[in-house]
Amino acid sequence: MRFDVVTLFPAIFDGYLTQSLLDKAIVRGLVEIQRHNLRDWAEDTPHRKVDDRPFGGGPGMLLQVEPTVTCVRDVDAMCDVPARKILLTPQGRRLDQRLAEDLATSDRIMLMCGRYEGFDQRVLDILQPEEISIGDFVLNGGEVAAMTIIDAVVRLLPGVLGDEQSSLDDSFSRGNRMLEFPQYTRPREFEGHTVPDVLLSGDHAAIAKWRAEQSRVKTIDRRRDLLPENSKPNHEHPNQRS
Ligand SMILES: N#Cc1c(-c2ccc3ccn(Cc4ccc(CN5CCOCC5)cc4)c3c2)n[nH]c1N
Repeated sequence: MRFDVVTLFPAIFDGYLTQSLLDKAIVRGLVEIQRHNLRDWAEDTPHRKVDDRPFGGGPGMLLQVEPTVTCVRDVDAMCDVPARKILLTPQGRRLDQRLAEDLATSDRIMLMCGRYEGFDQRVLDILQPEEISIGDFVLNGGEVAAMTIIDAVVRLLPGVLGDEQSSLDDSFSRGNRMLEFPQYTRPREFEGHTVPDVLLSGDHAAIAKWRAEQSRVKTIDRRRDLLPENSKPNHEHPNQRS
């Protein structure tokens, strides 16, 4: 899979791209991530200006339509595979595991990271991107959200995680809507805190039963909304593919 990230701050991704799981996936050719600095498409040199004040007044600045649309079209054309265009925005469809799994089926994804107060509306009208939000809080730009999407999607790609099963067992994965049971590793005791005996019993049926009960109790306590009887569909965004 190829990701193309359009951003004013490509350097933000430097440390992220060298983290082990992603770095290994890139080295193994499972993932490719290309960054594109929107300022390289600025008409206004030498200031490389790509933002301006909103018509009608209001706070902050907006990213202008001309450099953005030109950039996205040029980036899309850099590779034969057309990119699935995703625009990060607080107003987007909320990212969840189901959407991450859908994104993981794409061969190429372009992540459009805005800054300031976002993009001129005509960017959305012309390019018709899917609009995605990572949650009901306001970030300072789309880059953290882009990294979140890359992180959630890459771990779902075949061959990325050592044990294929581990992503399948994730909470929220593939319809699994229960929180995870408590996990323990060595030592068996620390400051008087011990490991539940059942986990040391070797009785796999009893362990599975205990884990299922622990998941159920934790889910009831913290996330009743995840229980099958309470689940509601995550309404798709108007620009969201079906
Ligand atoms: N994904 C994602 C995001 C983002 C996100 C994504 C992309 C950009 C580009 C710019 N910004 C900053 C910004 C600040 C203020 C405003 C104004 N509005 C805010 C909401 O109330 C109304 C008024 C807009 C944009 C971004 C934020 N935030 N939260 C998510 N889950």
